[in-house]
Amino acid sequence: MEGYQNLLRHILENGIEKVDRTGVGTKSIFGYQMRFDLNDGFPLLTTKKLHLKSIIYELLWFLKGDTNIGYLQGNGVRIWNEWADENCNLGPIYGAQWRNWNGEGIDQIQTVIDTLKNNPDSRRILVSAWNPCVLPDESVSFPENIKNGKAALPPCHAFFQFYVAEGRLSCQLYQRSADVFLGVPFNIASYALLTMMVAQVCGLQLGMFIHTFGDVHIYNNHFEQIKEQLSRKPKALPQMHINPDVKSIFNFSFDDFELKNYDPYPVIKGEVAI
Ligand SMILES: Nc1nc(=O)c2c([nH]1)NC[C@@H]1CN(c3ccc(C(=O)N[C@@H](CCC(=O)O)C(=O)O)cc3)CN21
Ligand SMILES: O=c1ccn([C@H]2C[C@H](O)[C@@H](COP(=O)(O)O)O2)c(=O)[nH]1
Repeated sequence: MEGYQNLLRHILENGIEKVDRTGVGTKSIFGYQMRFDLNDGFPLLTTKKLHLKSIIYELLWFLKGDTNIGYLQGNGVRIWNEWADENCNLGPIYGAQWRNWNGEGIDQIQTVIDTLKNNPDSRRILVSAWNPCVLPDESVSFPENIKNGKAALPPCHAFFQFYVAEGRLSCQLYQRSADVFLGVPFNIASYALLTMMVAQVCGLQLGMFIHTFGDVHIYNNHFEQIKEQLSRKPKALPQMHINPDVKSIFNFSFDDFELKNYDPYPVIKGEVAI
């Protein structure tokens, strides 16, 4: 994961101070790309211990089309708690747009799978979580937006595309806004895992995960944590084993994933900007 260390250094050296919605303030750059060859191991940060359980359950939750945090909480995952309303809802965020675009019954994930199987050379194999119809009104609270049928937050990982060449599946994500300390390590692992799952159910080999960013930032209360991480030398990547018997993208469960040889440095805590 030297690519991640390079991104941290790049923001520290070139970032511009910027105020932001949360009031915390950031050091930010605009436009960046990282590339991970999924044959080199599973791209899970080693310079701090990541809670893979949260990453896997969040991805399974998106794939279910679920936008209520009840499922996450039932599995001990707290990462979405701050944005949900009193009924545990988040409004039509990722899962809703992936599986039921704009509430119109359009299943973008099923379409991706069908196209990869039947027309892998297509240049139209993509999913958009960005739906202008449900963007929140920034002048009202999260619960107020949810009550009005809007999403609590606009999607950050907004748009992704699949590509097949020589039997290998690659995925490129456009992330419009990226919290480099808390969000990005989750996002890399989540899309790497999604690409592996899609490859398995479509009978494809693994290619690249390409992570393209818009506003990528370090929050002002994460600098100590970033410095600590930069003092640590990345270790060898772990390997992810997926139960080969699962043949539908919607049939994976938590026990189908096994991570081997993960030997990270200790956890580094940081506050999430709300
Ligand atoms: N400021 C901000 N950063 C984010 O990364 C983020 C948001 N907001 N809002 C929506 C989602 C929620 N996501 C989150 C939220 C919290 C953690 C977090 O606290 N991570 C800790 C603990 C993880 C755990 O207990 O599972 C970490 O150390 O990684 C990570 C991703 C990603 N997103
Ligand atoms: O998957 C995610 C979700 C969110 N983030 C970060 C990026 C920003 O720091 C905040 C969202 O705030 P906006 O004002 O809507 O940009 O959450 C992330 O990195 N990854």
